[in-house]
Formats: sequence, structure tokens, C-alpha cells
Amino acid sequence: MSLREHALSLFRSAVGTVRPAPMLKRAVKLQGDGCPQLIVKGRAFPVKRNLYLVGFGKAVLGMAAAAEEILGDHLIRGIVSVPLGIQESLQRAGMQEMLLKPHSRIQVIEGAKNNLPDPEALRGAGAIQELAQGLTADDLLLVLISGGGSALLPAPIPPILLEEKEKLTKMLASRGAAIQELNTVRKTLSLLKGGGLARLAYPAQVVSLILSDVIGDPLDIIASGPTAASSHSVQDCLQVLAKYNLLQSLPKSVETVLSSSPTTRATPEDYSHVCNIIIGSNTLALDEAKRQAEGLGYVALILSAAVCGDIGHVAALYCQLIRLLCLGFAGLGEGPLGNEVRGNLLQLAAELDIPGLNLAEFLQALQGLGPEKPVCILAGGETTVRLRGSGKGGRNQELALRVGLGLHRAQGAEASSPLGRCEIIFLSGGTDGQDGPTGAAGAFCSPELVDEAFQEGLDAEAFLSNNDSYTFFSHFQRGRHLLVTGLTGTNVMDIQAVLIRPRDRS
Ligand SMILES: Nc1ncnc2c1ncn2[C@@H]1O[C@H](COP(=O)(O)OP(=O)(O)OP(=O)(O)O)[C@@H](O)[C@H]1O
Ligand SMILES: O=C(O)[C@H](O)CO
Repeated sequence: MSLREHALSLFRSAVGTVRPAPMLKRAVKLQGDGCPQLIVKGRAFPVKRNLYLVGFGKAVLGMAAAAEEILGDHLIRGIVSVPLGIQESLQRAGMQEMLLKPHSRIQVIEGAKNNLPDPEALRGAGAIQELAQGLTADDLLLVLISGGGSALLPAPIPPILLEEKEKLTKMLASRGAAIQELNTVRKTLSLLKGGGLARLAYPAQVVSLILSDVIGDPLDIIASGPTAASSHSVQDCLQVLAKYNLLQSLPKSVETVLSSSPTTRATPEDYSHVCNIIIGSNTLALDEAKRQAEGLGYVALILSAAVCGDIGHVAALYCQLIRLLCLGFAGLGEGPLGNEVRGNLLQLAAELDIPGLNLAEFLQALQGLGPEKPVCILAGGETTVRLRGSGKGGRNQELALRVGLGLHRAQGAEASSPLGRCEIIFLSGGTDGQDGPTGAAGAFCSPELVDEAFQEGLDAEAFLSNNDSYTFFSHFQRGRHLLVTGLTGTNVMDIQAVLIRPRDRS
């Protein structure tokens, strides 16, 4: 198998492990006939036809279908708020297993066109609120949560109107607010976010199954944490609004809510009736890819599941890492060039400030690798692209194009570059199967990409400066280097894989 085929199969198995059905089946089991119990990640909850289900997010429909199959007759009623058009597009994509069966006990409400709260999403949130409020101490509420959940569960605190909240969210996003900042504001202005749903469901037992699309898997930020204690206060919200220059232009209703919210909570709230469990994440997907890579004969290492920051810096980090690996294969890793590359890497990592990454330790582990086996480096997260051009592309395709260009430049700059002595493939893909507004999930690249494209009359650099990576990859070798998976029904951010082996071994 070629490195490309290996990379593709690693990506597929990483995504496969966080697809709704396998994920739910791993996390939840119904056991015992006489007095049945719901076993969720080792915890047991007695069930006696007392189960209710709510959900909100882009991947929740498939999660609900899998959950209904597991829960059977114990499920009394459910409501899920999912993106507009999702049932039709899953149907068209032939993904029947992600759809609810006819006569399902779960009601589906579609809304939040373009990932923005709208009256339909408001209706969904209202129905979910009503269901939660009516529960008793004998009931168990299963809450399914995935990315996109914030827009699908809007419940502005009166007198704030939906349009006012939507406008504020849009302004924050367009001024570059990070998801942590955006959701800190959303939580403060919502009845259901920031633990609100869990509080309403009391005294029922609440079990939340969460598919994380946020770096570090913070429970109170994913979908704005409707069942998690908030770690933010009104002061934090005001700070975000001040940072993005919005304090002076707030609607009256928002000012009213902010001024009447307690600055500190009088008594710490009791969440002992709640159990929040992350059942799918980038880390889980990477762990599976690592296992698969080892099975394919690679020495596999995970760099980080939190790769974030400017896409140019991230591309440079991957290029330097690939250079270092090739130097290692050439037996030059310990020499002056190896030291220089290590220095570059440490500087890039310091600039990027990737949460939890100890690059020095990672480089030590790399130094310990022998030259016997091919190497696979895996990573995940979400980079930031500042759009300057008017082309069509996505984070992952742009990252692959940037890495391709970087490797080409490195090869050109060094006489007898060690890059030439290795076979190298880099892959970056979005686990949801859609990279930006394109039909691809991502792309592959190698150091040969720029020269080969040039022979076809394609100037990689020109495409990049117009953020036109999709057009580039669609034309180049007739789209052979595009990663096309179709919608996957899940989303744990993006995944990168670097696969390297010395040429004489291939
Ligand atoms: N022409 C382009 N080139 C590069 N990146 C682009 C381009 N157009 C949009 N993007 C990037 O695509 C992203 C939006 O696409 P997408 O809908 O896949 O976002 P997402 O953050 O992955 O959403 P989700 O969290 O739901 O998966 C943004 O990060 C944006 O900067
Ligand atoms: O819904 C949201 O808030 C984002 O997708 C992050 O989880």
C-alpha cells in the first residue's frame, strides 16, 4: 500500500470511531431483564420506562437514532433540535442509520439555518425546556450534545429578543471572538445554556453524552454547556463585550439582563443530579488512528489534539517537523542542521502556544526513534485562517497546500536535501467531511506537489494567496489529492497525519 492509502485508511478509522452508532454503543448499555439498568461509562442508573431524551447539535440525529435502538421501550419521549435540511441530506447521502425509524418516539425539529439561531430553533428549545421542566425525581433525562448545539438551543432570557441575541452573536463572531468568548456571552444571556437545562430538569437524573468539537473538551463551552456548571461570571461576559467594543451598543434588553444577573453566585449550585460524559473527541479519534498506524507497521506518535492558531505558523511547524524526521532517517538528526530545525520548532511552538503541548518532550521521543520503521505523526485541532482572497477553500486544504509549498521551498534551499531521500505524505481533513464551503474534507500533499502542479500550468502560490485551495486541488491531477469522504455525521474538529519512510524501503 502507498503512504497515501495508509493515510486515508488512518483518517477513515479515526472518523469511524467517533461516528454516532459505535460511539453510543461504547458509552451506553441496557442491562438486566428483571430490574434493568442503564450502564453509562461504568455508572449504573435504574430504568423502568422512565427515560426521556433531548438533544441539540449537528451530529445529534445519528446519536438519537443509535440511542433509541439501545433504549427500546424504556424511552418514553424525546425531542432533538438539529440543523435545517439534515434529514433530507442524510437520506440523499444514503446514511439511513443516522435517521430515526418511522414511529420513533423522538420528535425532530430542524432549524438554525447557516448555524444561526432562528424561530425554528427557538421552537425546538421551547419544546426541550417544557419537557425538562415536567420531569420528576423518578425520571432520567438523557441529553445528547454536539457541536452546533448553541445555535440550536436558543432561549434568550426575557426581555431579550431572539433577533437581538442573534445580532450580538454575529457581531462577536465577525470581530473574531473565539468560541470560548462567544459562548461565555451566550451562557450569560440564555435560560438553558450555562447549566440552565440541568437546573430545569431537577429533580430528574440528568445524563449528558457529549461529542466534543472544542479544543480541550471543556464541558461548559461545548454547545455553551447546558448541563455543566459554568466557570464564568457576568464579569467575564462584560469583559468579552468590552474587548470587542460592544459595550456601548448593547440593546436595552441585554443591559437589563446583565445588570440584574448576580455578579457572583450566592451559593454554589448543586449539580449532583447531573453526569456529564464526553463520549467522542479528537483525542479518541487520534488514539484509534495511532492504533491502526501501529498495526500497519509504523512507529506512531500523537503530537497534540489541540493544534490551533494561525494556519501559516501551523504549516511551518509541520514543515520543520517533517524536515527533522527526514534528517533523522538520514542519520543527521543530531548534527548542526538537526539542532537548527529543533530550535525553529521550539520557537514556532512558543509562538503558537498550543494548550498542553510539551514540544521539548515530544522531540526527545522523536530522537529516541530508530531508523528501522516508517514514522507516523498524528495531530488534531482547528487552525485559524484569515481570509484575504476571494477563492474557494477550507482550513484543511489550505494547510495541505501551505505544507506542500513549505516543503518545496525547504527542498530548494538545501543542496542534497534529506527530504528527497524520504517518501512523505501529509494529510489534513475535517472529521465532519466538509472543509469550509467545499465538497471535500481536506487534502493530501507531498514535497513534489508544487513542481508537479507547475508542469500542469498551476501556480500553487498564486492559488494560496487567493485562499483558493479547493480550486487548486480540484484541478491538480484531476482532484487526486483531494480528500473526499462525504458528510460523516460526526464532528471532532480536524485531523492531520504525517507519514514518512526512507525511499529505499518503499
Ligand atoms: N476560501 C477559504 N480558504 C480557507 N479557509 C476558508 C475559506 N473559506 C472559509 N474558510 C474557513 O472555513 C471555516 C468554516 O467552515 P466550516 O463550516 O467547515 O467551519 P467549521 O468551524 O469546521 O464548522 P464546524 O465547527 O461546524 O465543523 C472557517 O474557519 C473559515 O475560515
Ligand atoms: O455549538 C457550539 O457552541 C460550538 O459548536 C462549540 O461547541
